[in-house]
Amino acid sequence: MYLGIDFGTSGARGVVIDSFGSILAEVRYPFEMSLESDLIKCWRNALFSLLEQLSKGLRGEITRIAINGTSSTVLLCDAAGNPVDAPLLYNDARGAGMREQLKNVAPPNHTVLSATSSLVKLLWMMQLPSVSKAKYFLHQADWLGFLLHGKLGVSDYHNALKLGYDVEALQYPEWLNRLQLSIQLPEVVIPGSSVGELRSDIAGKYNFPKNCVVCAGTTDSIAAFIASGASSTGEAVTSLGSTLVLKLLSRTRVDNSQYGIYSHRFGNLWLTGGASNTGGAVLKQFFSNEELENFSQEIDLNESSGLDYYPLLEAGERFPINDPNLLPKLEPRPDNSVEFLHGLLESMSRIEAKGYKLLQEFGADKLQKVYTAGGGAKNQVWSEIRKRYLGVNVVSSSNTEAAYGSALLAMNGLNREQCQKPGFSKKPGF
Ligand SMILES: Nc1ncnc2c1ncn2[C@@H]1O[C@H](COP(=O)(O)OP(=O)(O)O)[C@@H](O)[C@H]1O
Ligand SMILES: O=C(CO)[C@H](O)[C@H](O)COP(=O)(O)O
Repeated sequence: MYLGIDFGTSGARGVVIDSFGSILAEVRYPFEMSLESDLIKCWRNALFSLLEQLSKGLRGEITRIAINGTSSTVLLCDAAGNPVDAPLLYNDARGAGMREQLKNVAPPNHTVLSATSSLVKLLWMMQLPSVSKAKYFLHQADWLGFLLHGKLGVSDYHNALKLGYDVEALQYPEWLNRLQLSIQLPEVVIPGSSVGELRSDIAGKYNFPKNCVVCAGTTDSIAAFIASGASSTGEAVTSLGSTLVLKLLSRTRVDNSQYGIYSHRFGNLWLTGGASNTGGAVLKQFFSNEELENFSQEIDLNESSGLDYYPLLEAGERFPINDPNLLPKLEPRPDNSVEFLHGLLESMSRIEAKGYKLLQEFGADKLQKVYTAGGGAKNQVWSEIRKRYLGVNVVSSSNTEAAYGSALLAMNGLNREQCQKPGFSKKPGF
């Protein structure tokens, strides 16, 4: 059996599957933390709570584990793996000012030149007093994996993309080496490949098999893509979680940091896309999940809301407008909650459609179909609105949970029909 663990924005989730991909258990740990300083404690508690929530018998059958985190959520650790400061989350733009110095060394429009890239975050963190105690720079999924396998400094080429790792040459580029960073960058391996056995003390305490393997992870939106069942070029997955993340499977790589566009290597295909700061977290600011469910049902789909918002929690957008100073636009706000929600869903749908349009204009394969993942996937009214703006079919994913995708990654690695060009012969790990 295989355990997939998803660390999203609003919580962590675990899914156990058998070798047929059938779900045997699902566990959750909602994040209630209030302060950023609680992040590390929250993540550690969440990870071991998910393990504890699984039955002892089921834990005894799990042979491989994979973890996805939120992309470009990063932290500095000391030689023992203890974080030396608070992590920076995926949409933290405090490193934006480091782009000027990077422009002199990184290729034009490289994804590291985005205001929220892992590399600008690292350069910003190198200025902190705590850096003197730091030895490793890790992504969230790397550090969570370390808690289980005990190996520090190992990442995957999905999480390492925004650090500047060259996912075609499968090495750090020369221009990055020239930065002469005094911190150890993680060794980068194939997502889903074996990193090491589960620590013996953890295997003993939780009754996991002694040879249970912890794999290299991925990011939450790629795990959601794997979960969706999308497999042909032109098929896409929109993650409607706290944020709005687009992934369009393409034969062509597309990168342009001016618009927040980047491509993840997916076997020998590319997941072209971008991540917007709009999404469910903005909806959550105004509506409970129950209100979202009930008010959505009252939306009259025969009428447009006539409202044009740019829904953001605070200033700053990553894609399809890459501007750390872009202000939210949430006025005029109607007194009627259903009308307000209608305007928000239409506006987010326009942003999604603009994102896919940009990807295709820059050379990605023509959009054929959109699967949906995340908390918003259950909203059929939103799907109907999105379909009108996207102009293609919007279908439900075979599974909308990123944790299911990570479980599939643990089971199959990336050697799946999803990530091979038609006629491509299967090669071990790529
Ligand atoms: N019926 C709904 N319609 C639209 N959005 C919803 C609905 N129910 C929940 N959501 C949104 O889903 C989001 C959580 O989705 P999830 O995939 O768990 O996010 P994440 O993984 O980013 O934490 C919340 O921000 C919430 O607003
Ligand atoms: O916004 C996010 C939070 O859920 C995503 O984690 C992230 O930005 C998506 O990045 P990637 O395309 O590298 O998976």
